[in-house]
Amino acid sequence: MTQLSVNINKIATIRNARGGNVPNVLQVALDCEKFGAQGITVHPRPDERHIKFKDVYDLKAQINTEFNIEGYPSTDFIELIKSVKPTQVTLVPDAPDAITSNAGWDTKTHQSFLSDLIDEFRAMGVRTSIFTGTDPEIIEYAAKTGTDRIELYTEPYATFYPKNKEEAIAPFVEAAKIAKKLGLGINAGHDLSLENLNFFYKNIPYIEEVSIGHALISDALYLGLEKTIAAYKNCLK
Ligand SMILES: CC(=O)[C@@H](O)[C@H](O)COP(=O)(O)O
Ligand SMILES: NCC(=O)COP(=O)(O)O
Repeated sequence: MTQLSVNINKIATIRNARGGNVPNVLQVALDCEKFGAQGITVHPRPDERHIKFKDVYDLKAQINTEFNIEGYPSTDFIELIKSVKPTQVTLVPDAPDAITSNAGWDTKTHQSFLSDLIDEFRAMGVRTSIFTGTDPEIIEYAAKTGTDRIELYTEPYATFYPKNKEEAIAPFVEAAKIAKKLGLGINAGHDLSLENLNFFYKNIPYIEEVSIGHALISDALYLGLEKTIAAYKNCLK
């Protein structure tokens, strides 16, 4: 069964626009859980433009589902993970000034850096995931780091989907087959939406988790959070 983890970065973006506590990020996370989300994802960035490090501690203390923290493994990020010990850490190779995540790791070049981190996080009981593209060699090198999972970076799929969904999904199906053969768990995320999610799921039904934020929170403006979460979960069948 593919789990839905709701990325609540965008809720924090709205809150930060006024400097107060509206909307309340923690309450939204709890409501996402109440409405059926099987996990909460955050991606604290160095400038704290959306999720703040304090949010991460507050969330850890209150949420009951899977807590997935994504980010570039800077010294501050590594310390945060060690102290919070979420269910899962997803390592993303973002430059500090990246507008959003825009590529997976070059796992061949960064194999030893990643392996050391993976060892450290796994030793403290935190599940690990590495954000990757679909290149088979990159996935083979991801497996060599000892990571539990990879997260497939789905922006290229989402962008190409409206033009040709069969061609858009093909490299992801291949990548997932390779990852599965290598014993890796597979997550996916970035720009997944009500439009493209079901086709992704139907082609890779053994995907373990999707993390979705931007489109889901945008849909919630029209449908409300409860109906939106139900609609996304309905795409995972
Ligand atoms: C890792 C990833 O795919 C990102 O989509 C992410 O976590 C979203 O980050 P922003 O909300 O900062 O764009
Ligand atoms: N890992 C992807 C994620 O958490 C959310 O990405 P997006 O849906 O905001 O593009």
